[in-house]
Amino acid sequence: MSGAIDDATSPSALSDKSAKIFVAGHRGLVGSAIVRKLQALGFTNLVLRGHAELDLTRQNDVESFFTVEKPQFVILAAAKVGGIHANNTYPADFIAVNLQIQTNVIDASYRFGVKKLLFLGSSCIYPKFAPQPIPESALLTGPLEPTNEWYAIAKIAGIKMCQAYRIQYNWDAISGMPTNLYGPHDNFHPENSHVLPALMRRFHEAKVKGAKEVVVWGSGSPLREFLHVDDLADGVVFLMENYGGLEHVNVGSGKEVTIKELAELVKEVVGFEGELVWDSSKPDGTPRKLMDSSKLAGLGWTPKISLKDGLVDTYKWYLENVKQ
Ligand SMILES: NC(=O)C1=CN([C@@H]2O[C@H](COP(=O)(O)OP(=O)(O)OC[C@H]3O[C@@H](n4cnc5c(N)ncnc54)[C@H](OP(=O)(O)O)[C@@H]3O)[C@@H](O)[C@H]2O)C=CC1
Ligand SMILES: C[C@H]1O[C@H](OP(=O)(O)OP(=O)(O)OC[C@H]2O[C@@H](n3cnc4c(=O)[nH]c(N)nc43)[C@H](O)[C@@H]2O)[C@@H](O)[C@@H](O)C1=O
Repeated sequence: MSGAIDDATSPSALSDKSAKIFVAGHRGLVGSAIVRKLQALGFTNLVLRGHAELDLTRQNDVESFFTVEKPQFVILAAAKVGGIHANNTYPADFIAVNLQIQTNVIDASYRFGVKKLLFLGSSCIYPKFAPQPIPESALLTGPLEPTNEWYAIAKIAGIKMCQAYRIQYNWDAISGMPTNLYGPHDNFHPENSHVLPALMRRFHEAKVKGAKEVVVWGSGSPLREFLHVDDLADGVVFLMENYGGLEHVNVGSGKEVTIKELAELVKEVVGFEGELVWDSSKPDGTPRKLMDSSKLAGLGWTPKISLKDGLVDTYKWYLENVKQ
């Protein structure tokens, strides 16, 4: 692909601080971090709607919202999201809700004159046994990880929808693929969350109760790459300002740890002094999922927050906002 539709410099970059920006999913982990980042940069005209006010699966409601509000930019961080257990247990919700939200928002954004949209996918779009670190070009080169293929198929459809609208309409829709994220406003549900908030809560509750053991799922051997959500938000705004290409862009930290190493680190940050017990009846998921984020680095963006610092920051937030 060449010319305007694959131009790495966005023709419609965010520059005016009074630009009207709809951040969909602004109460979630990612959306709330993007709002903090935009506000810190001085953007003053954010349009925000909670799930209860605007259900993005409802096409008529989405169209009414765009008719009235006419946002100039859209960052799509609303989705049905969860960890390995939730993905494996609710496949219908993960494919249907995500297809509905993204189809409604992407299509309405184009039809109601949005200048630029950023869609968020996930590193689970890549094949289970993709080459490591995983380049953007690995998309659709092999079978997906079964525990999250329904969610991954929806996310792949979102990338393709952005590409199709760029090709057919020369419309500036881009896609960012974050790696596993964590930070303030994460979901700390005991079963349906991702590993890092799940373990933080379990270790905290065990410490408070004086328990001797904490159960951790799987074998401990899978490798995961973690990125603090404030880094992700910085990367998302960077892409909105600097990227206008056809291909999706990986957003990772470039650092991976085994789940066992992660568990030991969370245990240390929380201050739990008991033992880890591994529950091998729970799935491991993808054995390794390190993304190659050199494309984004080549554009001039790199993350700043180490896993240790990010964990300390997240536990502080947990203590102030979540614990009973
Ligand atoms: N967390 C992670 O590790 C990763 C996340 N991502 C991607 O980042 C994006 C944001 O994820 P994250 O912030 O973690 O998820 P969260 O679950 O924290 O937030 C999702 C947000 O979307 C809202 N939402 C869900 N359904 C609807 C709906 N039908 N109508 C309106 N709003 C809705 C939720 O509102 P409510 O809670 O009220 O339903 C919530 O505010 C997603 O696209 C996800 O795929 C990508 C890689 C990793
Ligand atoms: C971001 C990404 O997140 C999901 O994929 P995942 O990377 O497998 O996510 P996870 O954080 O849930 O698990 C990571 C690893 O950790 C282990 N693990 C140990 N103990 C707990 C535990 O207590 N909870 C969880 N959830 N996992 C645990 C778990 O067994 C697995 O080996 C996708 O479904 C999809 O949503 C997606 O895109």
